[in-house]
Amino acid sequence: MGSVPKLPTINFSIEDLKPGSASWLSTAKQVRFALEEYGCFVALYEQISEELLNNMFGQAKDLFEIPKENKVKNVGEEPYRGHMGPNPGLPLYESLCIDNVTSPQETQKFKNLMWPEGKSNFCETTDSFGQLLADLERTVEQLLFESYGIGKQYESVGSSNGHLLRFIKYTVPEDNDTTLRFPSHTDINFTTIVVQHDIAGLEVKTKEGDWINVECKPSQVQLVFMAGDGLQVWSNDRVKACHHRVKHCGNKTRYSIGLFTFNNGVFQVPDELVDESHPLLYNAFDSRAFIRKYATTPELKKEASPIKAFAGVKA
Ligand SMILES: O=C(O)CCC(=O)C(=O)O
Ligand SMILES: [Fe+2]
Repeated sequence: MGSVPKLPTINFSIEDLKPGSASWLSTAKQVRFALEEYGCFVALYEQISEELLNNMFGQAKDLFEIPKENKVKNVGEEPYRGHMGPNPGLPLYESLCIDNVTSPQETQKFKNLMWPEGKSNFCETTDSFGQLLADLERTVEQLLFESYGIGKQYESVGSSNGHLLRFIKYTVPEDNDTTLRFPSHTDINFTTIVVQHDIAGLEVKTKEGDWINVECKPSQVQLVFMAGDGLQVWSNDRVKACHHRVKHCGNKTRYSIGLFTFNNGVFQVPDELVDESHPLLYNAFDSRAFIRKYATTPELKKEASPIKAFAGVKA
C-alpha cells in the first residue's frame, strides 16, 4: 500500500502578497498546480485571528440553539440558499445561511430574523469573518486567472460572483456504526472555502481515488479551498471540481462554516483555455439556470456528471 498523499498547503498570510511581487507570482503557480492536481488545497490565512475564529464558531453554536420556527424563516430566493436539513437524506445535517454576506444589511436582516430580541456581537463577527473569507476567495481566483495569463478577465467573472456564508451542524448518530455525515459530492457553485474548527471530518478525493482526511490544527487557522462545478466549466476541465464528504467526527457534534461563491451571470470558457489538446468542452454557462434545473430534475442529479449533461458540448 502506498503512503497517504497530503494536500498542498499554500500560505496567504504573507504581508507582501501584492500583484506583481515575487510572492504573488510564486503563489499563482502554487494555486494553479494545487487546483489542477487536487481540485483543492489547504490555505493558511492568519488574517483571520484565532480569536475571530473562536468567536465565529461561538456564534454558530448559539445559532443552532434557537427555536426551529425561527430557523425556518431563513429562506432564499434561489435553491440551496436557505435553512436546510435535517431530512431523511441527510438526517445528521442542519445548516443556515446568509446570502450576500459581504453586505452588512444582509447580516443584520438575518440576525433580526433569527434573534428578534437581539444578539450581541453577531453582526460584527460575521461581517469581519465573511469579508475576510471573500477577500481570500477573490485573491485565489485572481491568482488562478493570472496563472493562465488572463488576469484581466477575472473582473468580468468576479463582478457577477456573490458570497454565501453557511453555518453547518452535524449531530452524533444514535448507532456508532454510522460514520458518514455528508456523502461524497462536488459543490454545484463556483468555489467553496470550508472552515473546520475543533473537529475534523472533511475528506477530499484524489485523482487516484484515495480519500485524504483534512486535519484540524487548533493553533492554526486552516481553511480548505475547493473548486466547484462552475470553476470546472470556466477552466474547460483543467481544474476538476473536488469530490468531498464528511466522515468520522467521533461522538461529538461537529460545526463547520462554508463560504460558497455563486456566479450570478453567464460566462464562456475563455478562448485562451481552448486549444488542440484542450478542445472546447462547455457551452456558455448560466450557473443559476444549472442550479435551478439541478434542484428540480431528479434525472439530472443521477447523471454521472450533471454539469456535463447540462452544459457540455455534445459530440
Ligand atoms: O462540513 C463540511 O466540512 C463540508 C460541507 C459540504 O461539503 C457542503 O456543505 O457542501
Ligand atoms: Fe460540499
